[in-house]
Amino acid sequence: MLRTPSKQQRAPPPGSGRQEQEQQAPSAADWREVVERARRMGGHVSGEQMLTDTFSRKHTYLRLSLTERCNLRCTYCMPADGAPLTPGERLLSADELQRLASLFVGAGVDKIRLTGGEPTVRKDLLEICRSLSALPGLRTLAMTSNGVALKRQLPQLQEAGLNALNISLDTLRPDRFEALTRRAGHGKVLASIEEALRLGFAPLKVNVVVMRGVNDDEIIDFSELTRDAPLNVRFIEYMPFDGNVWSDSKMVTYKEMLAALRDRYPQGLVRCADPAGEVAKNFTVPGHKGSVSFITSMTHAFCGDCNRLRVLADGSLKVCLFGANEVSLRDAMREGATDDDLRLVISAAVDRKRAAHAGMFELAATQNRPMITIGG
Ligand SMILES: Nc1nc2c(ncn2[C@@H]2O[C@H](COP(=O)(O)OP(=O)(O)OP(=O)(O)O)[C@@H](O)[C@H]2O)c(=O)[nH]1
Ligand SMILES: C[S@@+](CC[C@H](N)C(=O)[O-])C[C@H]1O[C@@H](n2cnc3c(N)ncnc32)[C@H](O)[C@@H]1O
Ligand code: SF4
Ligand code: SF4
Repeated sequence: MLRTPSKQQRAPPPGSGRQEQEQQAPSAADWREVVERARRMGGHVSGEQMLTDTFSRKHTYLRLSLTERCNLRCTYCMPADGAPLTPGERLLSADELQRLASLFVGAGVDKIRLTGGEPTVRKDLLEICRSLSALPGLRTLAMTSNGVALKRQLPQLQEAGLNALNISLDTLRPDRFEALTRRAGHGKVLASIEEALRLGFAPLKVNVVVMRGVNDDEIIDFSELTRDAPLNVRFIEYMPFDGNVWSDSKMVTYKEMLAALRDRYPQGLVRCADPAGEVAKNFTVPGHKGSVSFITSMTHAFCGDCNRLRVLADGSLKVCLFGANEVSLRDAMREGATDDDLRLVISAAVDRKRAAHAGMFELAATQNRPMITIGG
């Protein structure tokens, strides 16, 4: 049983609603121009070429955002006055998602992560999982969820082919949860974590965004969860996105978090080897069943072996979490692009991917989207 510390003060009232309007992409290339230009240059790309950028990074991991909606309003993700919502008819349908996924997997993608917003609020999630997991060549169908509405759906999702799961939880204190997420639901998240463990999701990753003065006093409580449960608790450096009032002083660095754990565990932490494309620096505490990790996007970027691409809920292809360049695969599909055309469009976008993100201060000053419309 996962235990939580006792109640603290009550939370402020929930945040405000969101208006329905088209999300303005920071920079959206026109797909026809891209295809015409590529055709003038020869006009065909293989799957491997499509996924490989100019730094020889091969992108075999696709993050698919299923929705911009969420049943929580986390302060570090959702702007206080909401984020504009794309009208429903301009979001990718299940068929469009499947077409794109099939194209990416055909080219060599072997892992898809479903994200959002909150993927479990999408009504056709189960059917989406069933059809994605049937794609030949896809090895991992993963999902990142806040866990609020997950427990009941999880057995069926597993049957539908979901085989990797990350659950986000930033505090073990119910009152703090309400302040951080502007909603209730702490107990439901804990119940989903227990259910995921019962169903054998392994490693079950728990994402904790650490913020100074907010939850940085819970690092040890979270790491203690790994003593008896096969959890991988991942402490994440707070990242800047539009509307999330980021400041470097609120960000707790990898170095600080590691020092806190080293103080608590004088027997030492054991550093594990990182698989290619890993975003986390992984450690075990001797004697613990689980492990602890750090996602160090801000102080120790890991762009050198980046293997990720993103398709957002509105069909925009975003080649870097922090990159402004986007191209609408939805428009291309709806305006008659063939699979060959789509490959050219994707390949051109991947070729424009930069070597690394710009550094935390520049990122904080640059327009991006609110995180809720990207999906992590
Ligand atoms: N900078 C950066 N951060 C990322 C990237 N992918 C995921 N993250 C961040 O990592 C944190 C956890 O994200 P998850 O959705 O759990 O995905 P993941 O860490 O890629 O999960 P795994 O596939 O299990 O490695 C979030 O804060 C994400 O924004 C990336 O490509 N670049
Ligand atoms: C955007 S959420 C979408 C999936 C799902 N709703 C959830 O919360 O797990 C994906 C991940 O991004 C993380 N995230 C959101 N905003 C962040 C920020 N400003 N800095 C670091 N991580 C962030 C969340 O904690 C979560 O683990
Ligand atoms: S982090 Fe996830 S749960 Fe929280 S507001 Fe963003 S999308 Fe929703
Ligand atoms: S910041 Fe961009 S390039 Fe760096 S790891 Fe993340 S997605 Fe890849």
